[in-house]
Amino acid sequence: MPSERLSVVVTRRLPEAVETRIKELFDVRLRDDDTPMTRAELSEAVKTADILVPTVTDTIDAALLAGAGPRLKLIANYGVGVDHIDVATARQRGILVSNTPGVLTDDTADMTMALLLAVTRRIPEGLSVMQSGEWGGWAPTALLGGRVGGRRLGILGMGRIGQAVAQRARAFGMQIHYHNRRRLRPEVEDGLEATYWESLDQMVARMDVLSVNCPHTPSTFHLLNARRLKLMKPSAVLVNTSRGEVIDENAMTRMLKAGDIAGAGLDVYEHGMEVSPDLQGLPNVVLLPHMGSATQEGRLEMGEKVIINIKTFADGHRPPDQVVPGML
Ligand SMILES: NC(=O)c1ccc[n+]([C@@H]2O[C@H](COP(=O)([O-])OP(=O)(O)OC[C@H]3O[C@@H](n4cnc5c(N)ncnc54)[C@H](O)[C@@H]3O)[C@@H](O)[C@H]2O)c1
Ligand SMILES: O=C(O)[C@H](O)CO
Repeated sequence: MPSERLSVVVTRRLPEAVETRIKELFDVRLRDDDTPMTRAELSEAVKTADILVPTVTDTIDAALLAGAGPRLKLIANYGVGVDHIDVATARQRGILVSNTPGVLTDDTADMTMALLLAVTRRIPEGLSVMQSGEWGGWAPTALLGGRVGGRRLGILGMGRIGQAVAQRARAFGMQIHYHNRRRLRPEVEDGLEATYWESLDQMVARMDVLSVNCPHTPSTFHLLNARRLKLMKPSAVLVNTSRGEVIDENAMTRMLKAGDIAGAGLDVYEHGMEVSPDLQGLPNVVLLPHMGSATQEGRLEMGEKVIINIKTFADGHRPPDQVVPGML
């Protein structure tokens, strides 16, 4: 299929350089305002486009795909997580799905460390003292956090981002532990000096910090449920830069309020933008608005990946970052 004849619909505003390049290459419909498409707009898009470029804020479910037109052949997601896309239904309908792995790994791992440090060293509390103008000067007992070096970090989901977190945390002197669907190859495990836990329960019970880095899939939904969260040490900290749905957010909030977990650093939430006021009000919690991959460089490289996936498909090949059901 020659690329000039392909009609591409992009659901969100993308960085200007990415939009310019897509415009040069394809017959594209870009979004004017920086809001997610409505369901009606998305339905219209899948009816008319050859290729859809959605983001995490679009729900591409079976009902939407049921109304897709015969032309729709590729969903080239701008982002690595694809839990907002029904990949199995897309496949049944002969629609390929691609994503943007790798280019946001370091940025998301950096943000994971930023949250880990912010919670354990009480950075937001220090910031608010300075912003209040009421700092009384250095004091031996003020705002004491915990030392990061020597602590046990448990990584749930030791893929690209999990391993990048492990590399960073080692440089901070942390001890690396992990639970993953599959154990790493011995040379990779040795390189990270990481200890593998076959039992997630046992790992959760022994960690000082638990970092969630697995995708949201049917098998990871509420993987950290109330029962598992209760296994955590009361002094432990939870960090989530993956997807909110992996943790039972209500159970976590109750435990944070009760002091049964020491703190949490969260970039993602179970109900998307709806963050419970209970969570927002807690002093031992640092909340970010889903900005793990939010660097200028990363967002350009994500755009390049989307373009390569579309271009490769347009040239008659499978997109290099094709996602197939079950691979996550
Ligand atoms: N906060 C952000 O802005 C942001 C940015 C990028 C990615 N993400 C999220 O991070 C996730 C991970 O990205 P990645 O590139 O590291 O993916 P990846 O596929 O490289 O790694 C995920 C790892 O989780 C493991 N896993 C899957 N199911 C599991 C299970 N049931 N139990 C244990 N381990 C399991 C996989 O085996 C894999 O090793 C993405 O799916 C996305 O949701 C968030
Ligand atoms: O999965 C990702 O790439 C980020 O969460 C943004 O979509």
